[in-house]
Amino acid sequence: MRQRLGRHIVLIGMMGAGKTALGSELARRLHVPFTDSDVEIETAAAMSISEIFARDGEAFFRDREAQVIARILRESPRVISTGGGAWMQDRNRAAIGAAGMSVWLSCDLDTLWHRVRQRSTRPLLQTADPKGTLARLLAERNPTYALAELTFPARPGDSVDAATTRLLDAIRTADPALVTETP
Ligand SMILES: Nc1ncnc2c1ncn2[C@@H]1O[C@H](COP(=O)(O)OP(=O)(O)OP(=O)(O)O)[C@@H](O)[C@H]1O
Ligand SMILES: O=C(O)C1=C[C@@H](O)[C@@H](O)[C@H](O)C1
Ligand SMILES: [Mg+2]
Repeated sequence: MRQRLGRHIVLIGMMGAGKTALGSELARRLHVPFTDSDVEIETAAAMSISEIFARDGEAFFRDREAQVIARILRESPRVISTGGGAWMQDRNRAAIGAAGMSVWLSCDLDTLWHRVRQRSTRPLLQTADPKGTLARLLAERNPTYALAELTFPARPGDSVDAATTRLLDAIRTADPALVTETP
């Protein structure tokens, strides 16, 4: 059975919350395309996110990010994973709200830290105290993430598979018309 989405499903949340991991699995199950805004920015620039931050700065990255998200939202309905800071911009929240369901993957600090501590691909965490930086960003951003249409709290011990099953249930419950089945 093919599935059709009435609007995009847009995953938001901190680095390590699982936007890429759950988003790609969700799209696979729904047989719809999956697009990751971080990947799209890197492809368009032919540079990694770290290189873009180092060469052109964060403000430049945020402009590219808004342009890329606006472009993805014009594509057919799909699962979209956004960068961790994307939802902080008013223009992105407005564009996402007009074209999709925003879903906040809410996650506690220790779980996030466990997942991102080995990564060197996230320039905002290249500080003397990366866990402290992550904690500060989380505290600053949580009230804005909470504006999402749907909040999906992480459950400790969940596998990606189990979390995706719960996520799909939560989306269907929040908006029963979002996913329809076509023969
Ligand atoms: N229950 C779970 N939910 C989400 N991710 C999980 C879970 N269990 C394990 N993981 C792992 O945690 C990591 C989550 O990282 P992921 O890259 O998906 O986060 P992200 O939100 O896309 O971060 P970023 O903003 O840095 O791109 C993945 O390696 C994933 O396999
Ligand atoms: O949380 C953030 O601000 C970021 C998260 C990543 O997904 C990337 O978009 C980039 O490293 C910035
Ligand atoms: Mg990601």
